[in-house]
Amino acid sequence: LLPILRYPDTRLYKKAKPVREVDEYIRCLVQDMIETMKAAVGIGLAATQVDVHLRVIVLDISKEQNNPEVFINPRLIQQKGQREHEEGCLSVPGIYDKVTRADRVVVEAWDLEGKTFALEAEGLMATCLQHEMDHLEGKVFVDYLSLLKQNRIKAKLRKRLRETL
Ligand SMILES: O=C(O)C[C@@H](Cc1ccccc1)[C@H](O)SCc1ccccc1
Ligand SMILES: [Zn+2]
Repeated sequence: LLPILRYPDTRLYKKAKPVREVDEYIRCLVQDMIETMKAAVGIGLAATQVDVHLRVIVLDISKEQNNPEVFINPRLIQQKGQREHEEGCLSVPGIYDKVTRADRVVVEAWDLEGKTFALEAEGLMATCLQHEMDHLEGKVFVDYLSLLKQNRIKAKLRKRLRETL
């Protein structure tokens, strides 16, 4: 399993670089990310969160957690509508808040064979895709909340960290 960076770790704010070619390293990284996402009971994970600054996302919104999807070098082609959704983040454990994002998106990406595909998503899938693609841009969902909320979240996580030390 890969260690997941915790907010406000500055490495979460690094911009990910495109993948040149899908080689053994990328295939291995994807497997590790899928296992890490499952162990953390998340429905998505971006490489940035495991301190690998490459444009790779895995997600699995199936109930049985048995349908992982891989997006390499994802690009947002289209976005429509607006949708507010309660979001959480494996890098900000225990914090949930509402974020407004596009309701439908069309994303183009490479699969594990390096083949380009386009996917139209809506609802939770669209929310998750946008949340993960933000991670690759060095954005965390708490950045959309008010400064007051951000400070409260930092204080809460610092306090929790002190308690565990
Ligand atoms: O940390 C991550 O990027 C994974 C998130 C992805 C996600 C965020 C917001 C909305 C949907 C998915 C985790 O899966 S956090 C756990 C979770 C699952 C469903 C809804 C909210 C939070
Ligand atoms: Zn996240």
